[in-house]
Amino acid sequence: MKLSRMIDQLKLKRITGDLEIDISQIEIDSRKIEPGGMFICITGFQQDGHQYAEEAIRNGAAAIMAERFIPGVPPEVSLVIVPDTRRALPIIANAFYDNPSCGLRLIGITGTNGKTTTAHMVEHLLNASGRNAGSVGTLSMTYKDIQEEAVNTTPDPLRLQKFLRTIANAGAEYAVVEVSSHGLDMGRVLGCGFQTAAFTNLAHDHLDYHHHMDEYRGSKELLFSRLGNSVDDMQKTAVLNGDDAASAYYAKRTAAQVVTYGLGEDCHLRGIQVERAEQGTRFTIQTYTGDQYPVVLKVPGLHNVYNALAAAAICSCEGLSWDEITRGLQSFTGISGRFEDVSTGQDFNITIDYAHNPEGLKAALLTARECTSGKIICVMGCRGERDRLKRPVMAGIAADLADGVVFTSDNVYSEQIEDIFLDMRQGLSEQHLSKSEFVANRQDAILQAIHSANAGDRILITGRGHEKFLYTSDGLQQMSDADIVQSHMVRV
Ligand SMILES: CC(=O)N[C@H]1[C@@H](OP(=O)(O)OP(=O)(O)OC[C@H]2O[C@@H](n3ccc(=O)[nH]c3=O)[C@H](O)[C@@H]2O)O[C@H](CO)[C@@H](O)[C@@H]1O[C@H](C)C(=O)N[C@@H](C)C(=O)N[C@H](CCC(=O)O)C(=O)O
Ligand SMILES: Nc1ncnc2c1ncn2[C@@H]1O[C@H](COP(=O)(O)OP(=O)(O)OP(=O)(O)O)[C@@H](O)[C@H]1O
Repeated sequence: MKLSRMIDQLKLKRITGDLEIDISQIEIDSRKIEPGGMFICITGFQQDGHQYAEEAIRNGAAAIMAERFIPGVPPEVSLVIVPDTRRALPIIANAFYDNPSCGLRLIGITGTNGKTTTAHMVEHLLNASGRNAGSVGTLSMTYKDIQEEAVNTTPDPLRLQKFLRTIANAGAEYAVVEVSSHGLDMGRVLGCGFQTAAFTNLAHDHLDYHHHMDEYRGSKELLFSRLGNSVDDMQKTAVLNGDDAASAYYAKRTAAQVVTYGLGEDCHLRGIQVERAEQGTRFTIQTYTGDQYPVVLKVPGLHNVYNALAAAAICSCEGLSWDEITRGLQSFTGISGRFEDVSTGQDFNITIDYAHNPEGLKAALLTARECTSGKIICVMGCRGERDRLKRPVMAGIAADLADGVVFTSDNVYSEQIEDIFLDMRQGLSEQHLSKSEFVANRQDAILQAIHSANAGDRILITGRGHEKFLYTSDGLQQMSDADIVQSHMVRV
């Protein structure tokens, strides 16, 4: 594509060099630049991409986009200077991949918890009813047999727009995209035209990045404030959790039509008669006209009733019939690492769960209590280099709701586990400490919990869910919680 066409939509720019050169690739990593590509220098959180312009040129870059003049750029390499390359990136990516959102219906899901589960429920409902849907999120980017590894929950605009183009060309009609607050704040989805945007909940997390809950709430607002701003956008819908206080805030800030879901009486789509079923949860969806649709959900926990209601509301807005919605919900069997049973046939259960913030941990422990006749032994840790404030809160929740807790390491990154333990101890009373143990090595912690289990008990291993790597202070180690269990337990 001609450079001139790619940068056409950028308002503020200064250019030196030829505007009519063909650009064969856009890239933000100098190591991946191929001859004829354009390297975009990002001022990162760890490094300044501008220092890699020289390497990109050595690798054959035909153009450089930067935030400031870069000395030594040869005349045959075009230099485009913009005020903020991170903000320019989605516009460029959208142009380069020929506006993939135009050929797809995009559904965006944000919230502290439940994005992945809800997104996969929606994808499942759409595919089960014969629509062609792909998804983008924490687990991967997937459409039929196309699968790409996820680096972030919401990928950078290059990966995102490229994937959307690939699946649009492969016949996808829908893409269900998990939209993280980081993604919104960094403009990763600026090139996406969402038809429907949904909100699950707002709870304590990511205060290392957002500093304050108001700021965190404000970043998610961007998904809704950009919906329905023109006459053409009247069909757009904001699907909001009516039982979460933040929804009123988002409802005020969107021009799209608002549909609420939840258990509360005022919700447009209500979950009523919620009760535990043998394998999951039985409940009835009541629409605003009073129609009722019973559902038996195979995934347990009240939080999953909320996720199912969100998915039902989204799919109803997308035109699925109630028959398609209830059948799809009933055939949904869950996703990797979310309250996943990894038991090996012993007389106690072992479950892994991705809960890594206070609300998620509470949801996982309450669900465990619902499904367990014996004691609950929770294995948990808190991540290094992330929101320190949640450490004592999570430790307190674990010790309040479980019968025993083995505190251990999660991804500690460059921190020392003893420092993380110190933070967690702040949330523990004497009574809590009497049922707690601290075992730094995660594998030892899991095995210790297993050895302490009796018939009917459940070991709930939280924090890492589907993740296959553990980031220790010594580097990356291949280790999944499920593998630890499977490799040490004899299947009976
Ligand atoms: C803090 C943060 O979000 N950082 C994200 C950001 O990295 P960055 O731009 O700061 O990158 P950097 O490492 O400083 O490098 C700057 C630039 O130099 C370039 N570079 C670097 C080295 C080199 O040799 N050559 C080169 O060109 C890099 O490619 C980059 O363009 O942009 C990268 C590309 O888009 C992201 O992968 C990266 O996410 C990191 C891995 C991350 O951990 N992010 C978390 C906080 C995050 O975004 N999480 C949310 C979900 C949270 C949740 O809901 O649980 C998510 O959406 O994933
Ligand atoms: N609606 C919900 N409300 C509260 N907790 C939830 C909800 N849905 C899921 N959880 C809890 O959060 C954990 C993570 O769920 P899920 O992966 O669906 O959320 P997420 O928002 O995608 O998380 P992340 O952004 O961190 O990847 C689950 O394992 C469960 O313990």
